[in-house]
Amino acid sequence: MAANVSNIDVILKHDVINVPECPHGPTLLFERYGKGDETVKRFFACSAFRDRKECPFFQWEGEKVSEAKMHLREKHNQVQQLPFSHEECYNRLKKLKELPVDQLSFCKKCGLLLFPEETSNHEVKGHDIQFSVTSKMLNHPTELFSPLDNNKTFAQYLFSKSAVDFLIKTLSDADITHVLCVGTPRLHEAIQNLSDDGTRSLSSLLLDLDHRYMQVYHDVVFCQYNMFNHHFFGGEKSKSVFHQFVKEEKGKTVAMVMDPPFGGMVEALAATMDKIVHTWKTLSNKSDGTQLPVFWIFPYFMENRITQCVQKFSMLDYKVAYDNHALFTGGPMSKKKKRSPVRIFTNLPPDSVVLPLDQGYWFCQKCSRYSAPENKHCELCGVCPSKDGTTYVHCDKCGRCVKPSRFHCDSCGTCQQQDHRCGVSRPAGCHVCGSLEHKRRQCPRKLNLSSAEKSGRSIEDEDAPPKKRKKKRARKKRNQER
Ligand SMILES: C[S@@+](CC[C@H](N)C(=O)[O-])C[C@H]1O[C@@H](n2cnc3c(N)ncnc32)[C@H](O)[C@@H]1O
Ligand SMILES: [Zn+2]
Ligand SMILES: [Zn+2]
Ligand SMILES: [Zn+2]
Ligand SMILES: [Zn+2]
Ligand SMILES: [Zn+2]
Ligand SMILES: [Zn+2]
Repeated sequence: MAANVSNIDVILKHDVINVPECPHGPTLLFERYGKGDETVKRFFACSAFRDRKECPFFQWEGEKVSEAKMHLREKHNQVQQLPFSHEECYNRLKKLKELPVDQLSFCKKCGLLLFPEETSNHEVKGHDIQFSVTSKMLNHPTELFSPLDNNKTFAQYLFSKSAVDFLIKTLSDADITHVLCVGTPRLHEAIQNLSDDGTRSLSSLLLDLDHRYMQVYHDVVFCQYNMFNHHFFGGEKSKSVFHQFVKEEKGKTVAMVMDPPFGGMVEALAATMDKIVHTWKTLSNKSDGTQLPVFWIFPYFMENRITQCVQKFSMLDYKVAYDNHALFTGGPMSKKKKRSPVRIFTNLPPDSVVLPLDQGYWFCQKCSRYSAPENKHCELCGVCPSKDGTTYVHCDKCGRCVKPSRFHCDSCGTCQQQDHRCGVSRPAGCHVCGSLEHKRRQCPRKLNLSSAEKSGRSIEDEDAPPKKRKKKRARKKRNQER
């Protein structure tokens, strides 16, 4: 079930009591509707894994499940877990660290650190083994573990060093002492390694779906976690680690940095963020309207979707660069490398986040925020208008700034792409009633069908880069699925 299938909605508020669980925690309720008609079918599916091959869980709402099927499910759930508990992992690590360096190895295929006597078992199966794992490697697990970047669910794209440095500087400038790293293992790793020189002023807790981290991090600095349903795989013990971490006391200030997979459901992520904020507020007795500083890392073309879900968030111009993404860099464009489309959305006042001046970012007095070098302030619009890293130009007829690739088409009456077909480039209207005024989600007829709150599952947005030809679209989709 792909996240950009536009005829599927996720329903976050419903009155189903017994929500079934898959190996990744409580499933989500989805609604599939047919084009042009009102037939809707509701079903439960995995919140984390969009590929049915990886989590085949599927259950119609109201479906009776046979005992045999339940049994198969339980078996499947067990196979998915690491063969060791978090505690066992940690005990293994202690013993592994006592071994001479050349004795410690790591199976890249299984994602397991191995004792010498365990290695041959993996070798005979032809698994790729890293021998002689040093303590430096253990302190840099995002380098040791092969990034699961060809996996749609994990979409492990790791920050470049400059992005990590920028985040750490920003957090320190904001006087943060505790960083909740949600799906940001490289940031967590950098913070953990700060402690070595004794000048550490930052602590961090990593919440991530990837269980390989249980082998290198103790259960007070890592919880296996699903950010689409706020599920802690380690149960109550793990939850209390999280509670302890977010509870503010004198001299302690918490912030959250989240870098979810691209194709993820914004509404589910926003609901998770609300739960985290609520926990922080309640445990820290915050009743004065202070906000938990949040940095949500996502592509610029999701701006409308994010700001619809979370008020008071603004998008910074900073381009977040990744090490292992073939296309996205933070620097200048080349034929192969594109500027990163990934930005930071935050509830901190934009003028308080200083973007690197040595990379050409500058402070716009009029907008009272830092802008990218190519983002020129438009006096007519009264803003620095660029979103996508190009210099926008003002169209007098439209009365607004547009991407430089657009031209004003008099038949359409708006600025369009060069190869557009007049009159057909507007996105399709509502699937339920056909109106161009609203999308299916806001359709008054649909809202009458059920009182449950529905949210869209489509990942596309108006500001998304243009889709031209089919081939190009398929290529872009592959590159953007992180
Ligand atoms: C785009 S990567 C971000 C990594 C980050 N840029 C870094 O370098 O630290 C997405 C991260 O989220 C994790 N992840 C994927 N699905 C998740 C889920 N459902 N819940 C929690 N973490 C998840 C992945 O394992 C990965 O670490
Ligand atoms: Zn699942
Ligand atoms: Zn193996
Ligand atoms: Zn400006
Ligand atoms: Zn303008
Ligand atoms: Zn125009
Ligand atoms: Zn036209």
